[in-house]
Amino acid sequence: MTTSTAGKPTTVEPVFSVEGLWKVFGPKAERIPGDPELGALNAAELRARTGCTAAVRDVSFEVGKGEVFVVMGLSGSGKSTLVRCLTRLIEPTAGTLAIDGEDVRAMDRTRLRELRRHRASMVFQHFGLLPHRSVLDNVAYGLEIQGVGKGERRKKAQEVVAKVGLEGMEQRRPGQLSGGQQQRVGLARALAVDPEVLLFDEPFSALDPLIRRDMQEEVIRLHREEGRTMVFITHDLNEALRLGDRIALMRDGRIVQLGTPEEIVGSPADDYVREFVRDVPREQVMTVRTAMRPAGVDEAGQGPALVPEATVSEAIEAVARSGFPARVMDDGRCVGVVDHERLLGVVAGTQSTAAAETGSKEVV
Ligand SMILES: Nc1ncnc2c1ncn2[C@@H]1O[C@H](COP(=O)(O)OP(=O)(O)OP(=O)(O)O)[C@@H](O)[C@H]1O
Repeated sequence: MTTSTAGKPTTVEPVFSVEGLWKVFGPKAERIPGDPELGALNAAELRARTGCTAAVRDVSFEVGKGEVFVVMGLSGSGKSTLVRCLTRLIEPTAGTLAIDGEDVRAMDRTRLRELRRHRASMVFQHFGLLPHRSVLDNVAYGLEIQGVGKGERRKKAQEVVAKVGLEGMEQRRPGQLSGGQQQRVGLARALAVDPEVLLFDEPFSALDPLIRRDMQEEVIRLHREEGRTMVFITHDLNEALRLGDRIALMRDGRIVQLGTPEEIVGSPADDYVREFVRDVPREQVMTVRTAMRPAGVDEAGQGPALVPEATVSEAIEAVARSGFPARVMDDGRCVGVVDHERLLGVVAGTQSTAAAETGSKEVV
């Protein structure tokens, strides 16, 4: 798979490969994906004509190994249905779906159970904790289901409890914990089985803003330390921008844009996305790699040096401090320059981005 994270094309093995996926709820749902006329109707028309809801419509994407892939959209856009289809907690109506090249739709019950218990663990919004069990036993629960012996699962649970910052609380019951701590238990339980992929279904939306931010930091830290693949559902744009390597923005069951935060904010695919990202402080998301222009002959040797991943906001500070345009340095080479005009253009939203200019944006 080729992505353009931070503008740099990289080739990554896909964990999930999804092609032409549909989930339709309602009577005779199977006829809808194959019928272009019905498939083209909007949600209200489709419901009126057929009594069906197309929660996921002809969606295709890949999740790369080690990637944080965010599925974002307003309530009812199909996020939960899509992510539940990945492990067939909800049965897809049509399309192909593979994990590490293995056909998920062809899996029998045993293989599916294996997939959900070992390979793709889900962290839910409502924690799903067992109220009469201690923190440690809740964390060990997934291992217990796997048939891991008591000594080993306690040892592993203890390790993961420490990893998510709950040391000293092992013997408490979930009811004796705050919302944020309960969510950490949920996270620890998912981590304990050492899955290849963590699936998060709006895990932090019930938490108050400060604790939510704490948990986001926790996810970023865990990802940095372990590089585990994550699929993260949220309806919160700021959360998506903070966490996502790439974001799939959904509307009415379709992915309207799939790209890096910078691509989504810098080159919205249509008016819907543009409206969605309108209030985002662009300078905090856009990097100098996309804002720069070629260096003039006498510019390559002076001015502050920035890495290509530096944000426009950092560049503004550097340029203001030095009074010179900043040089964008990659491997010791000046690859471009950002001056006042370019930087202000990004802030004002009038600066087209490299993503738009080179067409590297990935739109589905
Ligand atoms: N079991 C079901 N039967 C019928 N319709 C369903 C079912 N589950 C979901 N839907 C419909 O499918 C659409 C997508 O729902 P889904 O829960 O996937 O959206 P979402 O983006 O996750 O929303 P939220 O953010 O509110 O959780 C909605 O119109 C919803 O009403």
